[in-house]
This record gives sequence, structure tokens and C-alpha cells, in this order.
Amino acid sequence: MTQRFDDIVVGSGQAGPFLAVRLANAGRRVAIVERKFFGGTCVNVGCTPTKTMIASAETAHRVRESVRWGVHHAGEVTVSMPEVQLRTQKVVMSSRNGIEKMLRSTPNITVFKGTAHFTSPTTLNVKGEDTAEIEGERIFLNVGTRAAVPDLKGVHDVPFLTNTTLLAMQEVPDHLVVVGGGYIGLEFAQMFRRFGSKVTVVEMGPRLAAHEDPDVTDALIELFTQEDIGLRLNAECIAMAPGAKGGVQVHVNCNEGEPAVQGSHVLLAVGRTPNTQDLGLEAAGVIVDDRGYTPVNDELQTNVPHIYALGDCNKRGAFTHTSYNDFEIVADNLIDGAKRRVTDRIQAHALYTDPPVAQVGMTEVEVKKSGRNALVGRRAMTRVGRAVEKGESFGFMKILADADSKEILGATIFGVGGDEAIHAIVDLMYAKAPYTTLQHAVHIHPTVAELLPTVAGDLKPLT
Ligand SMILES: Cc1cc2nc3c(=O)[nH]c(=O)nc-3n(C[C@H](O)[C@H](O)[C@H](O)COP(=O)(O)OP(=O)(O)OC[C@H]3O[C@@H](n4cnc5c(N)ncnc54)[C@H](O)[C@@H]3O)c2cc1C
Ligand SMILES: NC(=O)c1ccc[n+]([C@@H]2O[C@H](COP(=O)([O-])OP(=O)(O)OC[C@H]3O[C@@H](n4cnc5c(N)ncnc54)[C@H](O)[C@@H]3O)[C@@H](O)[C@H]2O)c1
Repeated sequence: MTQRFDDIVVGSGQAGPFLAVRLANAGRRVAIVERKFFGGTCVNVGCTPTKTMIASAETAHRVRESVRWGVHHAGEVTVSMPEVQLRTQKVVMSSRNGIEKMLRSTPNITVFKGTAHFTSPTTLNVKGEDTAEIEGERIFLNVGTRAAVPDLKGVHDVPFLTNTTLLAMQEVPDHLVVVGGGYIGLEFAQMFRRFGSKVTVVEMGPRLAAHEDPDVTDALIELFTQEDIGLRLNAECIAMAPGAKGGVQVHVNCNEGEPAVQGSHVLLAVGRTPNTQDLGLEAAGVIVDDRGYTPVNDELQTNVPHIYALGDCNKRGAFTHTSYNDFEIVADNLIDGAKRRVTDRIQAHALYTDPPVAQVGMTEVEVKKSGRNALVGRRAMTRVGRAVEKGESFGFMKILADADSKEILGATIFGVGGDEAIHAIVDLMYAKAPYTTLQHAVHIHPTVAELLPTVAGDLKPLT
């Protein structure tokens, strides 16, 4: 028998659970379907476990380097992966269980555990721990993405790792080959190097984190080289094979260096694939693009107006904060009659290397391309008192502004505390305040954010 609801949410990523609760509290009868772990990628195999493990890796690094701070310790630094994993699992489980508890204890919400599949534009079959046919007036997709596994020769002949399986490692790999120099590849590469693995990053492009400005990329190369992380740039992974003495061989197409990289383990970090292929979207009439993403309008409706897509699967963002913001936009519009739009969002992100790279708004390359009359200010982190005192003065900060309107166009902080300090700029950009507001602000001493007014007060024409 079909169970009828007002609203159905498919997937419990960073938008779905919060939307389900807002809708239910507004009096709607809501079904939410999750096939695996409550909290989705971020909580279970993304942000939460990686940042928890990065904290262990940073600690190992600081202890190894402790003489720089005049601190000595006896003996070798070793990392116990089972203990790192135990700590990580505690953090993950607390968040996962918290989300499930929130959903199951909210009146008006029915939770289904299983895979949802459209049978018509308003009905879905659920198969799994729960089996049901459910119907809803409105349907909200929050199905996320998974690691892309490209059709490389021999890829299925080797035990390749993804972000999910690498997170479960119970030992430190001897030599981890990381294919892909994007967010996932770079965060894991530095983490495992600091756990004690030899690490080689294989990236087909000429730069790491190619979406960032070249000055960031150059500094990333310097940072990784300092930590003795092997870099193979302009090296496209084209095939994999079992190694002659065990492990794995990664074959690359390159003009320089060896045509194969031998490692004990290989991580595939070459992008993401949306979880839309088994949703039965054809039965609902929902269009997907050539990579499986569901295009949406400014209010996050798909081409079928009562079906919305939120989070990574709509390709309007690829972060936890953008997915959560999708929830806020949809909830405020549908429940409070607001007129929020996804295009009002200012892009911001951080790459959690140590030190982190934090970025908001336009990059320097984008500002130059826009042809605006622009200004730029840049300071090395060696000018930040707090960074020097901490003994962590690697990196720089940079602010871009429009010379005519004084609008702040973007900023990058690649340095200790940059992931927090960037919010001084994020909020000014939302407030549409001119850079002179930042220039005249009095920031607390000694902080990383303290230098931002100085940078804003000394902008030069961008050439
Ligand atoms: C290793 C890694 C590190 C990351 N680190 C960061 C970070 O530091 N900061 C940041 O902002 N972002 C980070 N991200 C990205 C972040 O995890 C995602 O942007 C975020 O989880 C938003 O995803 P989502 O809400 O679209 O859906 P997801 O979190 O992917 O959740 C989708 C859910 O839908 C379920 N589902 C799918 N299909 C069905 C179906 N047919 N039926 C029922 N259920 C279904 C899935 O099981 C899953 O639980 C990271 C990602 C990875 C992989
Ligand atoms: N700090 C964060 O916010 C954070 C952290 C981790 C992940 N994420 C999310 O995860 C996603 C990034 O995933 P990703 O790092 O897998 O993808 P990505 O697209 O960021 O990087 C993939 C890299 O792999 C390279 N590549 C592709 N095919 C290759 C091949 N055959 N050989 C060599 N190199 C190849 C590409 O040139 C690219 O540089 C993003 O959506 C991001 O939002 C975010």
C-alpha cells in the first residue's frame, strides 16, 4: 500500500536532515530515506573523519619538529593507526547518531532505511532494511556524490583505495601513490606523509589545486617539497597493474620522469560522481547533464518544479557549507515565503593542508579575466606577528578590490589560522562594505587577522 506524505527527502547529507526537520516543524508530514549512514559523506567519509585524522597527523608533525620550539623528547615518533581510527570513529559516530536521533525524535518525520527509486514523478520505491512505496507532493534530492573511478586499464586488477577505504586503513602504508592533486589528494597526501608513509602525488595537470591562483599553487609545491612529498606533475595516470614485488604500479603518460610509479598502495582522488544513476530519474522526468548532475534554477528546482535538488548533486557547490546553504534557501523560500537565491551566495572554501588555504570570492586570475579596474594587496605570513611567534610563518595573504567601487572582490589566506581569519573578509563581502571599512577596523593583537587592515590600506593597481 502506498504511504502518502506531503514531502519526501531522499538522502541525509548536509541539507536533507535539516530540511526534513524544518518542514516537519512547519506541520508537513515528511518522509526521509537514507540507504547508508545518516549524515552522508561529510560526517562519515568526508570532512569529519579527514579533519579528525589531520589533527593526529599535525600532532605527529609537531612532535617530530619539536626542537624548533626548544622542546625535546626521547625516542622515535610512531603513529598507531588503530588508535587514530578509534578517535576518529568516536567523533564520526557521535555526529552520525546525533543526526539519526534528531530525525527519529522529530514529530511528523518517518525515517526509511533503504535505496529510493522513482516509479513516477510523485512516487518512489524504497528497498533495503525498510521496504515501502511512498508518495509525496514535493520531493527533495540530497543524494551527494561518490569517488569517481575512471575506466583506466587494469584499475580493477589492483586493490585501489578511495577516500572511503583509505580512511579505514589500520596500518601506515609504506608508499602511498595518490592519483589526483585536488582537495582530496592533497589533504590525504600530507596526512599520510606525516603518519610516516612515503607519498607520491601523480597529477595530470601542471599545477596542484588548479582552481587556485598560481601563487597558491607554487607555494603548495614548495610546502609539499619541504615535507618530502614526491610530486609528478604533467603525469596522467593511464593504467595500473600489480607490482612485480607486490603493491601497485601506476603507469603515467608524461614527457619527464619514469613512465611508472611503484607504490605499496594507491589512492584514486580524481573527482566525484553524483549518485543519480540508480534514482530512476527517467520515471520522474528529471533531466541530468552528461556527468549525471541535476541542473537546477536559482531556487534549486529541477526541470520538474516539485522536485528539488540540494547539495553536491546539483553542481552549484561541492562543500558542506554550500549544501547546508541550499537547505536554508529552500526552507526559507517554501516555509517563510522568502526570496533567497543560490546566486546570492559568495563562494568560499578552505583546503585543509597545514597551513590551510582559505579563499573567498574571485581569484586573481578571475579578476584579471573580468577586465575590471582592480587593486591588489599581498603580504607574506612572515609579516604576521602571531604567525612568527607560533613559528608557523609559511604562506601569504592577498586581498583584491575594485578600484572604482571599492568593493572587495576576493581574498586568499594561505597560512596558519587562515581558515578562521578569512571570515573577516567573508562577512564584509556579504555586507557589501568597501575595503576602506576593513582598512579602518581595529583588529585584536596578536592575531592572524590583525594584518588584514594593513593589507587593505596598501592596495596597488593590479596589472
Ligand atoms: C574526503 C572528503 C573530504 C571532504 N572535506 C570537506 C571539507 O573539509 N569541507 C567541506 O565543506 N566539504 C568537504 N567535503 C565535501 C562534503 O563532504 C560534501 O560537499 C557534503 O557532504 C555535502 O554533500 P551532500 O549534502 O550533497 O550529500 P552527501 O553528504 O554526499 O550525502 C548524500 C546521502 O544520500 C544517500 N543516498 C544517495 N542515493 C540515495 C538513494 N537513492 N536512496 C537513499 N539514499 C541515498 C547517501 O547514502 C548519502 O548518505 C569532503 C568530501 C570528501 C569526500
Ligand atoms: N577542504 C574541502 O573543502 C574538501 C576536502 C576534500 C574534498 N572536498 C570535495 O571533494 C571534491 C574533490 O574531489 P577530488 O580531489 O577527488 O577532485 P578534484 O576535481 O578536486 O581533483 C581531481 C584532480 O585529479 C586530476 N586527475 C584527474 N584524472 C587524472 C589522471 N588520470 N591522472 C592524474 N591526475 C588526474 C585532476 O587534474 C584534478 O587535479 C570537491 O568536490 C570538494 O568540494 C572538499
